[in-house]
Parts: sequence; structure tokens; C-alpha cells
Amino acid sequence: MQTVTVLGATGSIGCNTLDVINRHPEKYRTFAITGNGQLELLMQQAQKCSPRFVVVADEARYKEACTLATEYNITAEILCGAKALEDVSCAAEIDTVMAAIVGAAGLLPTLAAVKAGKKVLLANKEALVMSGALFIDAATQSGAEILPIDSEHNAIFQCLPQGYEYGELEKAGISKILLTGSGGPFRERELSSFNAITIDEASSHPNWSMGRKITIDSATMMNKGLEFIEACWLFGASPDDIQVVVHPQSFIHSMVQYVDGSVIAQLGNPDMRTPIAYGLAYPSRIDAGVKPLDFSDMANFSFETPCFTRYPNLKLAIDACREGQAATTRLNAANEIAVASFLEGKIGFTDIAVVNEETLNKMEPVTVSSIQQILEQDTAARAAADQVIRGKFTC
Ligand SMILES: NC(=O)C1=CN([C@@H]2O[C@H](COP(=O)(O)OP(=O)(O)OC[C@H]3O[C@@H](n4cnc5c(N)ncnc54)[C@H](OP(=O)(O)O)[C@@H]3O)[C@@H](O)[C@H]2O)C=CC1
Ligand SMILES: CC(=O)[C@@H](O)[C@H](O)COP(=O)(O)O
Ligand SMILES: [Mn+2]
Repeated sequence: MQTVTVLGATGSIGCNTLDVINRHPEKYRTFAITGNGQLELLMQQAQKCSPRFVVVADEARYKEACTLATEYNITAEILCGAKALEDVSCAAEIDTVMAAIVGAAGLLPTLAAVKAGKKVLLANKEALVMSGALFIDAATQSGAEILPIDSEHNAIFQCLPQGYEYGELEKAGISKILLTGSGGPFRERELSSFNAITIDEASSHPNWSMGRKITIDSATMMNKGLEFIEACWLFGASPDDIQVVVHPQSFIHSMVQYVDGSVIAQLGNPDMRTPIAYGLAYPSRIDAGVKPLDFSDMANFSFETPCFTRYPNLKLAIDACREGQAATTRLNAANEIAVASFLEGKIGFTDIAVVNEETLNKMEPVTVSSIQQILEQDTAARAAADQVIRGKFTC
């Protein structure tokens, strides 16, 4: 029996994780589930999976959570706040943590799981983008097993040779990691109309049903940029080892190209329950409730090179990846502010990249070597991005 904490249980990945867990009650037990704003959903989930702890990230909502828990007859202990998120991520009773909080808020609880040597199912790519080497070093020291849940990285993981040694691409005969991306909803849209893109249009991914922030990131291809950085850290690859390939249908989830000319790909319907089930059951396989691919029903299967004029955020992320840790931490922070501002109607779609670039340009180069310094860079970049927005886009 595997005992699991689900961080971000009320989100898209969290709900899919509980769906897979519920299909296999003989294999998985839920120890804790966490949420932030969606308290009713969190209580409904607690009714169904009977965890020992229900954690509400937002401390201000503790009383409300306790009242709701009584209404819903929840026997679990209700906890709240940042420390509680970390406590349920490193508790001695658990084997596995699904890291599915969105954004920088997921960094410390995910790191707590890593430092405690847990099996960490990593969906929260921002945590790795923010802390790169420190995250990987912590896993090496504690013996934590990091299993990628992001569909592309899960695919790459599945396409790597057995016994792949971290960073040893050449030794493994790998010539390129081919990171696929759909190109989002604006792949074919006239560039001249990009300033008229609405929140609804940007919130509608062609293939995947996901949370709001990652959906906007997919539309700007910042998602692929973050994934580029994520792939470097997960597999010990350099930026030159990775090529982004636009594959609009999202059936191929990524590929690994070998020196003998072979390309190994992982395919499947776009349903996150596949990588989640893979991570939970690894190295076994379990039913995930996913519809099998039907090759007689796939009209198109196409590939393109991404255009940086259409997707300036992708270039910003690749450049930041080459520059180093402070740049990727700052870019992630600026992007979180810019996307939130876009979703609040404060800035336009194309302004997201402008805010990101101007934030990076405003900040002096610096070296970061501790989580404290990472958090300081995150805070500073948020303030700088806010300043850019106030100075440029508000009257
Ligand atoms: N969705 C997908 O298919 C994929 C997602 N990912 C990654 O997985 C992560 C989660 O994505 P997704 O599930 O789409 O996101 P959602 O927005 O759907 O869910 C986010 C989760 O985080 C919680 N949360 C939000 N803010 C905070 C906070 N400040 N402190 C603690 N918890 C918080 C939310 O709680 P509440 O809802 O209660 O407010 C929710 O449980 C992201 O990093 C994303 O990039 C990667 C690949 C695919
Ligand atoms: C499901 C998943 O892993 C997302 O990150 C997805 O890849 C987003 O689609 P894009 O390829 O459009 O960014
Ligand atoms: Mn992905």
C-alpha cells in the first residue's frame, strides 16, 4: 500500500490524481489533501478519500474550513498555512507526494518532500525552474525519487534507456531530446490581431483541459519555455541538447533521438491520468481510465518549428536557461505576475512577454546559491514586474 499526499488536490492535476487513486483503493491510501480557495471541493474530496489531514493553504480561511468540515462530516484533522503544507509533505507515514500546487507557492512544500527522501511526482514545474540545482542536489542527498508528471518529461523519461545516468546523454547514445508542444490556440492566428486576443480565447487550449495559469502559458508558449528549463534539470541536459518541436495534435508527448538515427516517442491521448498513473505505479503499469489511441481515427500528424516572433516568451525562457538560475527564477516570477494581470484584464495578451522581458532587463546580474536567495529573487522580480505594469499599462 502506497501512502500519498496530494498537494493541490483541488486543481486539474490534483483531481486527476484522486481519480487514478480512487480506481485502485487496494494500492493507494491518501494521507493528506491540500487546497487553497476551493474549500467545498476540498471537503467533497475528503469525504470520498478519507485522508488523515485536510490542509488549507490560506490561513485566513481556517475557521471557514472547520465549519465546512463539520457540515460535511469530515473526520480528518483540518490544518492550515505554509508550515502545514510542508508537514504533510515530509511526514514519516507517507511514501509519495504529488506536487501539484501551481506556481512558486509549490516550491517549499515540494522541497520538503524532496529533502525527506520521498517519491515525488513532480507536476509543479515552476518549483524546479525556480530552484534547479538546489532542488536536484537536495534529491541526490536525500535519495528522493523524482518522477516527472509533466506529460512531455514523463514521455522523455519513458523514452530514455533503462539505467540512464543523470547528465550522461552522450554515453547513452542520445543526440537530441525533442520536446513537443501544441503551439496553443494562436498557432495560425494573424500576428497583426494578437493585441485583440481575449482572456476567453487564450483560456481555451486546443487539446488539453488544465488550470488557468498553465493554459495561458501554453498560449504564449512560456509553458514550453518553462518545460525547456525543466528538462535541462530533470535529465541533466544542456540547452543545446533540447529542441522544441511544434506538434499541434498533442498525440506525441515528446521524443528522444539517438545517434544511430532512431527516434523513440511516447504517444497517447492527451489525458494527464496517463503520466499520473505511470508515476504512481512506476515501474509497474496500472489502468488510468484513459481512452486508448485509435490510429484509424487520427487524421493529421504534423510538425513545425516554433517561430520566436509569434512566441517571444519561448525565446526569453531559452535565453534565461542559458543565462543561469537567477534569470529563470526571475522570469518565472515575472511571468506569474504578468499572467495574473492578463487574467485580471489589466494588461493585454502580448503585454505578457513585454512585462517579462522588461522585468529581466531591469534587474542586475546576481548569483544565487541558497533557497533564501531564490526566494529573494522571486520577491524582487515580482516587485519589478508590478512596477513595469504600473508604469506602462495603467493610466
Ligand atoms: N493541468 C495540467 O494538465 C498540467 C499541469 N502541470 C503543472 O501542474 C501544476 C498544477 O497545475 P493545474 O492542476 O493545472 O493548476 P490548477 O490551477 O488547476 O490547480 C492548482 C492547485 O494549487 C492550489 N493553489 C493555488 N494557489 C495556491 C497557493 N498560494 N498555495 C497553495 N496552494 C495553492 C489550488 O487550490 P484551489 O484550487 O483550492 O485554489 C489547486 O489545488 C502547475 O505547476 C502546472 O504547470 C503540468 C502539466 C500538465
Ligand atoms: C499536459 C501538459 O503537460 C501541458 O504542459 C501541455 O503540454 C500543454 O500544452 P502545450 O504543449 O500547448 O504547452
Ligand atoms: Mn507539459
